[in-house]
Amino acid sequence: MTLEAHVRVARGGFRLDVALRVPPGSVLAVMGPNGSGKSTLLEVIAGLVPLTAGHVRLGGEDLADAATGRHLPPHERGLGVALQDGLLFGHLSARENVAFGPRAQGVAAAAARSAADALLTDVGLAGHARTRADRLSGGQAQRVVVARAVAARPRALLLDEPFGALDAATRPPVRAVVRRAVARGIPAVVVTHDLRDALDLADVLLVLQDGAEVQRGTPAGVVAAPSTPYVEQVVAGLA
Ligand SMILES: Nc1ncnc2c1ncn2[C@@H]1O[C@H](COP(=O)(O)OP(=O)(O)OP(=O)(O)O)[C@@H](O)[C@H]1O
Repeated sequence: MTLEAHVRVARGGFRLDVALRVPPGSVLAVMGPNGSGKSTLLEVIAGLVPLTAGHVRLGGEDLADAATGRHLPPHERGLGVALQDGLLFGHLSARENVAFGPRAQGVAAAAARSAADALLTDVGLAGHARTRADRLSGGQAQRVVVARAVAARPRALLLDEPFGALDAATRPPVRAVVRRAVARGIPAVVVTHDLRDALDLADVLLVLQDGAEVQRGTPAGVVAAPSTPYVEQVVAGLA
């Protein structure tokens, strides 16, 4: 199913106005300086922040539409989310956190547990399935958050800096988990500060500044022809 949105939000003095279309099985990476509106965009799609104008559609269904006042609550959107304040249940184990969504959807306990263990193995945390979430390191917790986001077979993925706390060796397997989930035919929006994530994962890279699009294209195309000093600086950082 395709994720399609025109998001307009006024948040205090900040204005965001962005349109996007993410086909099934593809990844839109979103980059931009601090405060450019990346997290706000994901929060609106997730249903955590209301639209001022515009709409969010998934597979042709309106998740939100400012014109009609429709606003499906976040838990009814069927999305897999890893947002910046997407905390784990600290008193539950890594495995229980990942199995939580599937269990809530009615998956039997044993099946949910073994699927969770497989995902935790994929993100390099086989040895931490029974560790309480509040005893995980930042990078370990972040990997559990990604595993949790994909575990419940979501209709779309929204990931805010999912690899930010990960070291260079840990990133590729976690990116691979995201890639496999997307390959099942869902759209994904991934916010990142690292152009390498976009080059590795994304079909399209959208660059925001001050709440508006300043460049959009294939990641390689953006690298080849950066349109603003910010994008030039990001591209220079690759070297
Ligand atoms: N809860 C809020 N209430 C009011 N304004 C907010 C709120 N959250 C964010 N903003 C404002 O919205 C603007 C965009 O913030 P947002 O977090 O979307 O940016 P971002 O691109 O994700 O930044 P970063 O790279 O720092 O995570 C900022 O000016 C910020 O101050």
